[in-house]
Amino acid sequence: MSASPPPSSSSAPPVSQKAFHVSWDQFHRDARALAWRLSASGPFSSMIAVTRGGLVPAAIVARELDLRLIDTFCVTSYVAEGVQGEVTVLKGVAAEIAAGAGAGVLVVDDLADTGATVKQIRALLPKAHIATVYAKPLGGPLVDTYVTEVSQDTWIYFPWDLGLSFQAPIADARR
Ligand SMILES: O=P(O)(O)OC[C@H]1O[C@H](OP(=O)(O)OP(=O)(O)O)[C@H](O)[C@@H]1O
Ligand SMILES: O=c1[nH]c(=O)c2nc[nH]c2[nH]1
Ligand SMILES: [Mg+2]
Repeated sequence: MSASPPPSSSSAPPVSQKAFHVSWDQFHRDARALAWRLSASGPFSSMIAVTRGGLVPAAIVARELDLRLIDTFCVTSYVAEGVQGEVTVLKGVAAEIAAGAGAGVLVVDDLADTGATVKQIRALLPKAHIATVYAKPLGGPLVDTYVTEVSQDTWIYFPWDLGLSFQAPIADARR
Protein backbone atom coordinates (compact mmCIF):
# COMPACT_ATOMS: atom_id res chain seq x y z
CA MET A 1 0.00 0.00 0.00
CA SER A 2 1.63 3.28 -0.95
CA ALA A 3 1.14 6.46 1.03
CA SER A 4 0.61 9.76 -0.68
CA PRO A 5 2.66 12.52 0.93
CA PRO A 6 0.57 14.44 3.45
CA PRO A 7 -0.32 18.05 2.70
CA SER A 8 1.58 20.68 4.63
CA SER A 9 0.08 23.59 6.52
CA SER A 10 1.60 26.41 8.55
CA SER A 11 -0.63 25.47 11.54
CA ALA A 12 0.03 21.75 11.18
CA PRO A 13 2.20 19.56 13.41
CA PRO A 14 5.46 18.30 11.84
CA VAL A 15 4.63 16.91 8.40
CA SER A 16 4.73 13.11 8.49
CA GLN A 17 7.61 11.59 6.58
CA LYS A 18 6.99 7.95 7.36
CA ALA A 19 3.97 5.71 7.02
CA PHE A 20 2.97 2.93 9.42
CA HIS A 21 0.24 0.77 7.87
CA VAL A 22 -1.78 -1.29 10.33
CA SER A 23 -3.81 -4.32 9.22
CA TRP A 24 -7.00 -5.46 10.97
CA ASP A 25 -5.12 -8.45 12.33
CA GLN A 26 -2.31 -6.30 13.68
CA PHE A 27 -4.75 -3.84 15.20
CA HIS A 28 -6.66 -6.64 16.93
CA ARG A 29 -3.42 -8.02 18.38
CA ASP A 30 -2.30 -4.57 19.56
CA ALA A 31 -5.69 -3.77 21.10
CA ARG A 32 -5.61 -7.16 22.89
CA ALA A 33 -2.11 -6.34 24.14
CA LEU A 34 -3.51 -3.08 25.50
CA ALA A 35 -6.25 -5.03 27.28
CA TRP A 36 -3.63 -7.32 28.85
CA ARG A 37 -1.77 -4.30 30.21
CA LEU A 38 -4.98 -2.72 31.47
CA SER A 39 -6.01 -5.91 33.23
CA ALA A 40 -3.24 -5.16 35.74
CA SER A 41 -4.73 -1.69 36.38
CA GLY A 42 -8.21 -0.76 37.47
CA PRO A 43 -10.67 -2.17 38.34
CA PHE A 44 -12.76 -0.11 35.95
CA SER A 45 -16.48 0.42 36.38
CA SER A 46 -17.09 2.00 32.98
CA MET A 47 -15.45 2.94 29.73
CA ILE A 48 -15.43 5.97 27.46
CA ALA A 49 -14.62 5.50 23.78
CA VAL A 50 -13.16 8.58 22.10
CA THR A 51 -14.86 8.80 18.72
CA ARG A 52 -14.34 7.87 16.14
CA GLY A 53 -10.96 6.13 16.19
CA GLY A 54 -11.38 4.94 19.78
CA LEU A 55 -14.57 3.02 18.99
CA VAL A 56 -12.70 0.05 17.51
CA PRO A 57 -10.16 -0.56 20.31
CA ALA A 58 -12.88 0.22 22.88
CA ALA A 59 -14.98 -2.69 21.60
CA ILE A 60 -12.01 -5.06 21.76
CA VAL A 61 -10.85 -3.91 25.22
CA ALA A 62 -14.42 -3.95 26.60
CA ARG A 63 -14.82 -7.54 25.44
CA GLU A 64 -11.55 -8.59 27.08
CA LEU A 65 -12.15 -6.77 30.38
CA ASP A 66 -15.89 -7.54 30.47
CA LEU A 67 -16.90 -3.87 30.61
CA ARG A 68 -20.53 -3.20 29.67
CA LEU A 69 -21.13 0.41 30.69
CA ILE A 70 -19.71 2.37 27.76
CA ASP A 71 -20.15 6.01 26.81
CA THR A 72 -18.63 8.10 24.02
CA PHE A 73 -16.64 11.32 24.09
CA CYS A 74 -17.17 12.79 20.65
CA VAL A 75 -14.29 15.00 19.58
CA THR A 76 -12.59 15.91 16.35
CA SER A 77 -9.50 17.86 15.44
CA TYR A 78 -7.81 16.61 12.26
CA VAL A 79 -9.20 18.25 9.14
CA ALA A 80 -6.90 16.29 6.81
CA GLU A 81 -3.97 13.92 7.08
CA GLY A 82 -1.34 15.65 9.20
CA VAL A 83 -3.38 18.86 9.45
CA GLN A 84 -4.77 19.54 12.91
CA GLY A 85 -7.47 22.11 13.54
CA GLU A 86 -9.05 23.16 16.83
CA VAL A 87 -10.05 20.30 19.11
CA THR A 88 -13.85 20.47 18.97
CA VAL A 89 -15.96 18.61 21.52
CA LEU A 90 -19.21 17.51 19.86
CA LYS A 91 -20.54 15.54 22.84
CA GLY A 92 -19.29 15.19 26.41
CA VAL A 93 -19.87 12.22 28.71
CA ALA A 94 -22.88 11.28 30.83
CA ALA A 95 -23.03 12.93 34.25
CA GLU A 96 -23.04 9.58 36.08
CA ILE A 97 -19.82 8.57 34.32
CA ALA A 98 -18.17 11.96 34.75
CA ALA A 99 -19.05 11.91 38.47
CA GLY A 100 -16.02 11.56 40.72
CA ALA A 101 -13.76 13.25 38.18
CA GLY A 102 -13.53 10.00 36.24
CA ALA A 103 -12.28 7.74 39.05
CA GLY A 104 -12.68 4.12 37.92
CA VAL A 105 -13.31 5.19 34.33
CA LEU A 106 -11.23 3.81 31.48
CA VAL A 107 -10.89 6.11 28.44
CA VAL A 108 -9.82 4.44 25.19
CA ASP A 109 -8.57 6.02 21.97
CA ASP A 110 -6.66 4.69 18.99
CA LEU A 111 -3.67 6.97 19.41
CA ALA A 112 -2.16 10.02 21.06
CA ASP A 113 -0.32 12.20 18.56
CA THR A 114 0.28 15.77 19.78
CA GLY A 115 -1.67 14.96 22.95
CA ALA A 116 -4.26 17.70 22.32
CA THR A 117 -7.18 15.25 22.54
CA VAL A 118 -5.82 13.62 25.70
CA LYS A 119 -5.42 17.06 27.31
CA GLN A 120 -9.13 17.77 26.71
CA ILE A 121 -10.09 14.48 28.35
CA ARG A 122 -7.69 14.98 31.25
CA ALA A 123 -9.19 18.42 31.95
CA LEU A 124 -12.69 16.90 32.06
CA LEU A 125 -11.82 13.68 33.89
CA PRO A 126 -8.55 14.16 35.83
CA LYS A 127 -8.86 10.79 37.65
CA ALA A 128 -9.69 8.68 34.60
CA HIS A 129 -7.25 6.11 33.24
CA ILE A 130 -6.47 7.11 29.64
CA ALA A 131 -5.30 4.35 27.30
CA THR A 132 -4.35 4.37 23.63
CA VAL A 133 -3.10 1.62 21.36
CA TYR A 134 -0.41 3.78 19.76
CA ALA A 135 1.40 6.91 20.86
CA LYS A 136 3.86 9.40 19.45
CA PRO A 137 6.51 11.10 21.64
CA LEU A 138 4.47 14.27 22.25
CA GLY A 139 1.34 12.39 23.29
CA GLY A 140 2.76 9.30 25.00
CA PRO A 141 3.77 10.95 28.29
CA LEU A 142 0.21 12.26 28.72
CA VAL A 143 -1.33 8.77 28.43
CA ASP A 144 -1.50 6.29 31.32
CA THR A 145 -1.13 3.14 29.20
CA TYR A 146 -0.26 2.51 25.55
CA VAL A 147 1.23 -0.37 23.59
CA THR A 148 3.44 0.86 20.75
CA GLU A 149 5.27 4.14 20.18
CA VAL A 150 6.06 5.45 16.70
CA SER A 151 8.10 8.53 15.87
CA GLN A 152 6.42 11.94 15.71
CA ASP A 153 6.97 12.15 11.96
CA THR A 154 5.13 8.88 11.32
CA TRP A 155 1.52 8.88 10.10
CA ILE A 156 -0.39 5.81 11.24
CA TYR A 157 -2.76 4.37 8.63
CA PHE A 158 -5.55 2.51 10.38
CA PRO A 159 -7.25 -0.49 8.73
CA TRP A 160 -10.64 1.27 8.51
CA ASP A 161 -8.99 3.94 6.34
CA LEU A 162 -7.31 1.44 4.00
CA GLY A 163 -8.31 -0.86 1.14
CA LEU A 164 -6.60 -3.43 -1.02
CA SER A 165 -4.93 -2.04 -4.10
CA PHE A 166 -2.57 -3.21 -6.82
CA GLN A 167 1.14 -2.99 -6.00
CA ALA A 168 3.55 -2.35 -8.86
CA PRO A 169 6.54 -4.75 -8.89
CA ILE A 170 9.64 -3.29 -7.25
CA ALA A 171 11.52 -3.77 -10.53
CA ASP A 172 9.17 -1.29 -12.24
CA ALA A 173 10.47 1.53 -10.07
CA ARG A 174 14.01 0.80 -11.31
CA ARG A 175 13.17 1.04 -15.00
O1 LIG B 1 -3.10 13.60 20.03
P1 LIG B 1 -3.84 14.36 18.99
O2 LIG B 1 -2.95 15.27 18.19
O3 LIG B 1 -5.04 15.06 19.54
O4 LIG B 1 -4.35 13.31 17.90
C1 LIG B 1 -4.97 12.08 18.22
C2 LIG B 1 -6.43 12.10 17.87
O5 LIG B 1 -6.59 12.39 16.46
C3 LIG B 1 -7.39 11.40 15.85
O6 LIG B 1 -8.75 11.70 15.95
P2 LIG B 1 -9.48 12.74 14.98
O7 LIG B 1 -9.68 14.03 15.72
O8 LIG B 1 -8.75 12.85 13.69
O9 LIG B 1 -10.91 12.12 14.72
P3 LIG B 1 -11.35 10.62 14.38
O10 LIG B 1 -11.05 9.80 15.59
O11 LIG B 1 -12.80 10.74 14.11
O12 LIG B 1 -10.55 10.16 13.19
C4 LIG B 1 -7.10 10.17 16.67
O13 LIG B 1 -8.18 9.22 16.55
C5 LIG B 1 -7.01 10.71 18.08
O14 LIG B 1 -8.27 10.81 18.69
O1 LIG C 1 -5.16 8.13 11.03
C1 LIG C 1 -4.46 8.87 11.76
N1 LIG C 1 -3.11 8.66 11.87
C2 LIG C 1 -2.29 9.42 12.63
O2 LIG C 1 -1.06 9.20 12.71
C3 LIG C 1 -2.92 10.49 13.34
N2 LIG C 1 -2.45 11.46 14.17
C4 LIG C 1 -3.51 12.19 14.53
N3 LIG C 1 -4.64 11.73 13.96
C5 LIG C 1 -4.30 10.67 13.22
N4 LIG C 1 -5.07 9.87 12.44
MG1 LIG D 1 -9.88 10.32 17.26
